[in-house]
Amino acid sequence: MAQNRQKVALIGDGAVGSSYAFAMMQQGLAEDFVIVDVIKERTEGDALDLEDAQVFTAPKNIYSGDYKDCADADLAVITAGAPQKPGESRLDLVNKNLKIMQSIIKPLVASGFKGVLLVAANPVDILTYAAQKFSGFPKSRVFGSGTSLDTTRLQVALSKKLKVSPQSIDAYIMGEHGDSEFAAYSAARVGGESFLAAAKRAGLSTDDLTKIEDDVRKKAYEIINRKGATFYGVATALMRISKAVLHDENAILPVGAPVDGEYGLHDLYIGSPAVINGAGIDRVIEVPLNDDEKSKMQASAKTLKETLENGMANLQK
Ligand SMILES: NC(=O)C1=CN([C@@H]2O[C@H](COP(=O)(O)OP(=O)(O)OC[C@H]3O[C@@H](n4cnc5c(N)ncnc54)[C@H](O)[C@@H]3O)[C@@H](O)[C@H]2O)C=CC1
Ligand SMILES: CC(=O)C(=O)O
Repeated sequence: MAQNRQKVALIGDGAVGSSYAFAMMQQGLAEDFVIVDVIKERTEGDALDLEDAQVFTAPKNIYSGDYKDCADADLAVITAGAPQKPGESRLDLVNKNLKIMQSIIKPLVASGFKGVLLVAANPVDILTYAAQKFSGFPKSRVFGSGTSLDTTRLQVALSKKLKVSPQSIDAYIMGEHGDSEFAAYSAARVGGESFLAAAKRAGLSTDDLTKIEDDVRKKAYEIINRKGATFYGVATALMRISKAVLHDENAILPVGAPVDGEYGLHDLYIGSPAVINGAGIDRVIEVPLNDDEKSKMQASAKTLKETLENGMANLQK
């Protein structure tokens, strides 16, 4: 096999996983792509279906496999886990998805996997922390999708108001990927200008900005209430993060990052921009927050710590 082939292992071939595989296919990313799931027929069917797409994108060896096939993967992406039902929060999934994560990490580590581990299953900040602890991998090699999807939701919402493209808006949703997340408006910028100045000129009031932040926070619920699940948004965010790893980009992206002193927080994964390259997280970027945003970050971290402690304790029972 030719050198410099890149391999991705996808663990969890449900709505999010299969959409991610399709997004990776569309971008021609990773020459080898193995799909693992407890439902073998699903991975076999998806591999057969997805290989038909390569004629119009790029040749790819896409197949249904097992944990032993993860050994030589550059990147493993975990999307296995129960999704929210209408009315459930992400944090409600913690007990069942921690068990699933434990059952995945053991054979993944046993395979000899040495790549970067990206977690998307919810509650993603808790499951990313657990994946790192269960695996014993360095924190730099394990991170989560964090607030990547929420940040795209904010960029999309603001782009409609400011009439500039979403990628031209440099603004982050930070904290928990969940109900305690917040928009770091004070540090946001548009075309080099302070976002708050641009927003004021566009006629957006403080109440308007609070409503946008709230709508972003609730968007997953709106989608789940209508179609039962969300998957295209996160799949595309995962593709973008994967590209930064596979192309060793040193890209600054919002992810679920391991904090070690940043924001005064320790021993936690939480949504923040970080520098992403082929080795995983190179460093966390500490966004300069105002006092109100600082307290939202602390509140979000408190929620995550409490859920984490309870979840880990329940796992021992
Ligand atoms: N981080 C984010 O921004 C987002 C995260 N999610 C989360 O992603 C996860 C997956 O969501 P969906 O794909 O919609 O769910 P789904 O139910 O469609 O798929 C889950 C898949 O995981 C598999 N699975 C379960 N246990 C497994 C195990 N032990 N080993 C291997 N595979 C296993 C199932 O067979 C199924 O194929 C959920 O936790 C959901 O909340 C969903 C959307 C956004
Ligand atoms: C389900 C989920 O986490 C989201 O769409 O944000």
